[in-house]
Amino acid sequence: MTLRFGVIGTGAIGREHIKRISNKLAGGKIVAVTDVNQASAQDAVKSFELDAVVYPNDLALLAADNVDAVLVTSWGPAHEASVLAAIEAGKFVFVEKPLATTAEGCMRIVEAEMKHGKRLVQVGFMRRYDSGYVQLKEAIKNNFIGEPLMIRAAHRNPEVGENYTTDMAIHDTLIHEIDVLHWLVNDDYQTVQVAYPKKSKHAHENLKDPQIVTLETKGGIVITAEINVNCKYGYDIQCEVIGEEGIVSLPEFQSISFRKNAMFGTHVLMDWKDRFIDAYDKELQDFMDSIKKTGEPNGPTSWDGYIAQVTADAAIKAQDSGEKETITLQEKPVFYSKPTEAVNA
Ligand SMILES: NC(=O)c1ccc[n+]([C@@H]2O[C@H](COP(=O)([O-])OP(=O)(O)OC[C@H]3O[C@@H](n4cnc5c(N)ncnc54)[C@H](O)[C@@H]3O)[C@@H](O)[C@H]2O)c1
Ligand SMILES: O[C@H]1[C@H](O)[C@@H](O)[C@H](O)[C@@H](O)[C@H]1O
Repeated sequence: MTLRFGVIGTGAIGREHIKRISNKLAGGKIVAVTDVNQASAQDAVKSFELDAVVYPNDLALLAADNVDAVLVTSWGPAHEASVLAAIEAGKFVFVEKPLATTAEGCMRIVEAEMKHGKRLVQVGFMRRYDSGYVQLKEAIKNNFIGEPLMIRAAHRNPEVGENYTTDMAIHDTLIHEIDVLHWLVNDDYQTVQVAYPKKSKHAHENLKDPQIVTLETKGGIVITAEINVNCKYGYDIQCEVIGEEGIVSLPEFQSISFRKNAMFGTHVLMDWKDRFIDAYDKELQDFMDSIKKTGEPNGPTSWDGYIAQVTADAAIKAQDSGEKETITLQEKPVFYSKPTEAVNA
């Protein structure tokens, strides 16, 4: 069975996913596309030689009988409406982060999905599929470093545009660490605080960059995460888990080493698209495979999207207050507690 996809949003990541579903992965086909910029949707069909219909909007696309699943790859503020409409239409949804831009919006999706009665939604938290993070999780689970005590993480982008605002450091960038780090140590967040080191001369006038976010978990683990989105030298993701018996670190992206001009070195990637390319492939392959096998997606859930958004909201509050803010989650519904496979365990 081929899963027939409609794509809502044919920008950067929408196109990446169209390419991988059409040319690389097994079991999916793009049959419909839409974008508020219709020229972009038409261009995507032409560029990737898709046998797909261009629809005027998400609702028209969702009404098409031959669409089994949608990729929601539009701008964050548009996600909630498309995801709710897809659930209403009983279609599977792969939605890029954020699930919705508010915790209330995420909860509306959670409630709609529970009302539907089975899982339809997977959130694009692809780091859970990255082999480096999977190895870290295995090591922690197998007690290789004893009890984890601290995590040091860094999320560095080479540069950002003028439209990137201080709060985006949390809800657009740190959101990946917010999701993957509590998953890594199987713990819940309790508090968050944000500090601002000396500002980088590369940050535009209204942007506070870099930032240091400190998260504490209920189990007492202290996480410090650096967000540094004008670091210039590359796209660099770091994670070190310090345990009672040792330390485990995220492997560097594999690249040749070189000896040249009196230097010994290796390359650093410049683009997020390359850094997690295998994880993007795996998350979408898993989405298709698990729907075929079990009738439901298997990866990060709407509840994971809700946890990330509540945490991001508290962190944004902490950006303004300078105080330690509390992270308060509602109780996890049984619907999202049933055991799934490794990625979600
Ligand atoms: N998982 C990741 O690592 C990752 C990486 C990049 C982007 N993202 C997320 O993916 C989403 C898209 O990011 P991008 O970089 O591709 O942005 P983009 O601006 O390149 O593309 C977004 C596209 O959506 C279209 N759009 C906006 N509102 C729409 C609507 N209501 N209906 C249909 N189309 C609409 C825009 O016209 C644009 O073509 C964002 O939520 C972003 O946070 C995730
Ligand atoms: O800061 C960027 C992250 O490093 C990427 O992984 C994407 O999520 C992108 O949307 C963010 O702007």
